Amino acid sequence: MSSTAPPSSLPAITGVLLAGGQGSRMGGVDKGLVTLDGKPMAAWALARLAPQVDELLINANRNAEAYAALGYPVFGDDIPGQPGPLAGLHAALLQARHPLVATAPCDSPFLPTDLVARLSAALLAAGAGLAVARTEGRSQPVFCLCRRELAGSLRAFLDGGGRKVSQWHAAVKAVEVDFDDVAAAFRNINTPEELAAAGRPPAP
Ligand SMILES: Nc1nc2c(ncn2[C@@H]2O[C@H](COP(=O)(O)OP(=O)(O)OP(=O)(O)O)[C@@H](O)[C@H]2O)c(=O)[nH]1
Ligand SMILES: [Mg+2]
Repeated sequence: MSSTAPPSSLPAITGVLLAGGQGSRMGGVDKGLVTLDGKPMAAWALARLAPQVDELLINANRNAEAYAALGYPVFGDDIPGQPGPLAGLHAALLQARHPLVATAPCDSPFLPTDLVARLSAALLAAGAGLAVARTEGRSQPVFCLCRRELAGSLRAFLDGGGRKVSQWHAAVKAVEVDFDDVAAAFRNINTPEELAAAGRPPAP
């Protein structure tokens, strides 16, 4: 690291696509691999996230080879039983090469192209450990930017039986960042009906 870098300069960022869920509302299929307009949903989200980060990884708990074929390293949860997105975030904080970790879910093919820039500006301005997107007054908990050093806090929360993302965010005093101007970009595809209605995502 250069000694001339200003103290507020942005650390490098690892992006993680969270694809470790059960997809129960989609009939139990691996949602990131479901095809939308000819491409797996995960591929649409990865294409939008890739230009925003310095390293990109995929968190998946099945079909590792199919995910690896999308071009990025794949890792699974380190806590068994698919206890929810925080398990994916915890594994991500351990896997990441960089001090900041940005997450997005595999079922969000329209995700904002300035997601990470806006989360990181707010994180630095607030001196926070975690920044999370918010639309129309509601948190979008799996769209977040987290300092890797929170891995220990998250592990303790999970070991204590904590599962609710909003509860952990409150514990670490996450800063919320408004994305009301691009709220539709957070649309996520949880059911076959939503998939059928989704349409073609625009180029990033
Ligand atoms: N690593 C990991 N990610 C998860 C887990 N559960 C959910 N996710 C991810 O969290 C994000 C939001 O998940 P949801 O869409 O609410 O849940 P889902 O499990 O994918 O689908 P449903 O079973 O229909 O709720 C998605 O990116 C999921 O892949 C888990 O146990 N482990
Ligand atoms: Mg979802």
